[in-house]
Amino acid sequence: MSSLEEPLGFDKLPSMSTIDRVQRFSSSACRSRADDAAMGNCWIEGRSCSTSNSCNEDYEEYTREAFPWKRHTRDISRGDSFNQRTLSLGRNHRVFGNICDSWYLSDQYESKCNDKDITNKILKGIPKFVKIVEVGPRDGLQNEKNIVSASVKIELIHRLVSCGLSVVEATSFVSPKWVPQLADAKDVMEVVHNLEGARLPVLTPNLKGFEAAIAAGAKDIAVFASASESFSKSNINCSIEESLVRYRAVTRAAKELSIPVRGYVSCAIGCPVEGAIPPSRVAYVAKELYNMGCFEISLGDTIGVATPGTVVPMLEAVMAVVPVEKLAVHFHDTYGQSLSNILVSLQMGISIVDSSIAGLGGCPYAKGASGNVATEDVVYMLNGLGVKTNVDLAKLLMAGDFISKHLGRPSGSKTAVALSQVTADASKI
Ligand SMILES: CC(C)(COP(=O)([O-])OP(=O)([O-])OC[C@H]1O[C@@H](n2cnc3c(N)ncnc32)[C@H](O)[C@@H]1OP(=O)([O-])[O-])[C@@H](O)C(=O)NCCC(=O)NCCSC(=O)C[C@@](C)(O)CC(=O)[O-]
Repeated sequence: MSSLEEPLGFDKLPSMSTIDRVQRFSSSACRSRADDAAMGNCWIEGRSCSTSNSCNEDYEEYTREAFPWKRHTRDISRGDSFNQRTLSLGRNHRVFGNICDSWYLSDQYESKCNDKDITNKILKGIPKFVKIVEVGPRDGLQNEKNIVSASVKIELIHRLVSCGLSVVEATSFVSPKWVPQLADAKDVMEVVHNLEGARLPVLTPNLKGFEAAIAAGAKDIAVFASASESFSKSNINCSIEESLVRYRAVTRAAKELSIPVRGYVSCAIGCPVEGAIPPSRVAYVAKELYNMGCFEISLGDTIGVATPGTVVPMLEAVMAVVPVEKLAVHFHDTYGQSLSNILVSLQMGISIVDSSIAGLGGCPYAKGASGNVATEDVVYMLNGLGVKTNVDLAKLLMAGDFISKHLGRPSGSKTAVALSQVTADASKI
């Protein structure tokens, strides 16, 4: 049994005016790094201060602005419609450094863009190629009310691979009692494991899951730790430290079989129970995963509360201990901030982005968290920036259409909705 009776939720989120700031941010909240992650001084989200009083005030002020969503309680016991039009829009037709070619810029703005200094300043640091890690079949479908059949999942994986996505996270080998939506992991993996053209990692929470994944043909796995103690307990029923012990065993076993292991850090920005998560704690967990052999670390804003203002200090802290080229960002779009968060991450040198077809997703243990950022929207933005992805947007739209129709609801991708509207309007002419 989980140590939490209920999934973590937004349902009782207080407004900031009701937050008991003294309780939340006095003495214990302004923790030393040693308390947080065995790492000195009174710590404040990427800043330091020397006196506990000023620390409390600063922290209170900072978090009031940056984390208006945080919870103050610590009581955790309670068809083909996308044809010509989308095909032409699917091309990566802009060149990096030449954003002024963009078709939607008016003359008025073009003249300003002639100032190469401004363009370079804004786009400096953005990588020329971004690897997209598609997480729809796993993160996207793990929270669906109606269980999706294995055959639909298999079809979706095939379609996603055919879009040019080089990594498609296929499923999870977790307890079916905890995540019944993915109880068919073995059936799915046995069919797709030899699919060419993409890596198909699967989530494994322990050795049992690892062994089952390998038996089903998995050649890539992922482990998922949390930067929030409360979330770790509700999600995988153990403390952060206990999870790291488990994952060391998994990475050792994987190394013996030359299986690459990706590491996730969930709640990298916030947790619905604990509120803001200190970047130092995210950095600690990321470094532990990296040190045990994870080739890539994905930083998950599990409940979608990040803004560029909180992403920057978190990335700064993690980039100080793990090389930037080994880091991925994983945003949920609860507050509509994902694309801006991705853009600022790219500006900081991140070149791996997780996303989910049609914006599917949500975590069963983070009630109220919305879907991941939609892959279509990420590709559309990257195309606009002239960043290569090798992903075919038109095919992506069809894959999104396939799964959205199957689920019986509109796509969560704004790009998909906009482009289908364009086609529909055009057909009336
Ligand atoms: C970790 C456990 C298994 C611990 O679950 P537990 O109940 O503490 O485990 P246990 O060791 O006491 O075992 C209980 C039962 O589960 C079985 N079991 C044990 N392990 C497995 C396994 N691997 N596969 C299948 N079955 C398993 C085990 O055999 C036993 O079966 P029983 O004897 O009762 O019949 C459980 O809590 C679990 O499966 N949790 C997974 C939850 C999950 O998948 N959450 C969503 C992940 S999303 C996420 O973390 C965020 C991320 C990555 O997307 C990034 C982001 O969005 O930010």
